[in-house]
Amino acid sequence: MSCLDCSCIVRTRVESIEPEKQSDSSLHQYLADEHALSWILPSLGGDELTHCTSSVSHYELQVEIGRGFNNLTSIYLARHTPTGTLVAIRITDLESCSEERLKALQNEVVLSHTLRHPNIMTLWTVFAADNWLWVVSPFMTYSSARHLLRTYFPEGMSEALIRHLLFGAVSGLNYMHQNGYIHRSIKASHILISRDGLVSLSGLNHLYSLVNNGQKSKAVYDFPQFSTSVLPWLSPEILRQDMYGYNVKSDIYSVGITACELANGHVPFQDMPRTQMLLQKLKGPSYCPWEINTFPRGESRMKNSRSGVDSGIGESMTRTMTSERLQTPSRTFSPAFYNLLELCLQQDPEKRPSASSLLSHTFFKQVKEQTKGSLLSLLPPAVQHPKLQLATVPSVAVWTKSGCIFPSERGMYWEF
Ligand SMILES: Nc1ncnc2c1ncn2[C@@H]1O[C@H](COP(=O)(O)OP(=O)(O)OP(=O)(O)O)[C@@H](O)[C@H]1O
Repeated sequence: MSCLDCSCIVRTRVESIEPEKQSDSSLHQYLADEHALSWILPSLGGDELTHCTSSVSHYELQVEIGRGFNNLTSIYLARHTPTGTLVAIRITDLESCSEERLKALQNEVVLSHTLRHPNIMTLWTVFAADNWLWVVSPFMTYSSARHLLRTYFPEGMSEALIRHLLFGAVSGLNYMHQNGYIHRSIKASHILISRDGLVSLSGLNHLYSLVNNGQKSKAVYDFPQFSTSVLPWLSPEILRQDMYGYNVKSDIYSVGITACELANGHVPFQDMPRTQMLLQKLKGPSYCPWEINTFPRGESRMKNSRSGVDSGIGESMTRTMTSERLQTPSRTFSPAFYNLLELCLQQDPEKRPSASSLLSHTFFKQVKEQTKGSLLSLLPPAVQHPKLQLATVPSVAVWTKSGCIFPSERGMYWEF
């Protein structure tokens, strides 16, 4: 039974988040705080608004493609039935959110509508249905870089693929920094790839605006309750929480850690006790993050290439598939890649390059000469044709008045 067949949907109360339509519930009041949401719908404008309506009954949930926000949010592939458009919907149970998490959600919804850039994830529409917040955005066919790692590159990606992904992510980040925002949650699961090979940065719920009341702060002292899962990517200055605070350069550190994650298949510090991780990060350049806790067999795959030639492309061509996963042979990485890592992971934030100068780094030279499609050509054939599988995705979730009945299986992830 599709969710549209369920009679209770018809009775589901769907609320726009325009202030005048807010319910009296404290959650909704919270979301409407400080006139924050009053301008969201008007600002959506254009095609997106007419395409994606704010009604639960217009969406048919297909399959859960991810979970986030400490499991409070489920991300669904869904069909917008009036237009047939495939969309991604993040559904969050507001009742289960702490004050801090509600603030983060509000932050994401409000701030993300001020950002317009091809490399930043767009929100098409946002509305509340009972105590559930629905955030509708474009469906990114290749999901996240984290998904690609988990499914196809458990031992890490080729340098060429990393180059494309990071270039898109840093381009979006550069736009954010120039507009006075710190992302604070750069990692592979927040780098999404569209059907056309366009890379978009998501994960905007920790976004912080440096501009308040017309004044731009030089340093930030806001230390939210970051979920423990994001700690490995955070800069030492964020973790230190001292009087010096942090600034946009903390994102550059996270870019360095994300580069290690993409290269190794695992984020450095992944299973390390938190105190030890902090100590390691504070120790500074005497450690090599790409060698920490990423290779259970005690051996790093990242080897420096003397020739400096990027072997990524050639090797990705010669890889063989074992079931779905790719056996990645031991690879070399170019000096340019190592140099990028070293620059980003410097202990002193001021010494780290800005996002804009990072885009001019030699590591990214080749990507500028290539087209959008070049990213797709670096993905294995099995990943390149997700359209074929899209037709066979069953509807698995049903929206009811009391809430969403999520699939019981945690493992119901979208596999290409
Ligand atoms: N628009 C989208 N299209 C396709 N897949 C998506 C989309 N948004 C999210 N996903 C998938 O859902 C996963 C979880 O997304 P989310 O942004 O919640 O990241 P997270 O890092 O797991 O959680 P958190 O943001 O709480 O740290 C992503 O890694 C991605 O695989």
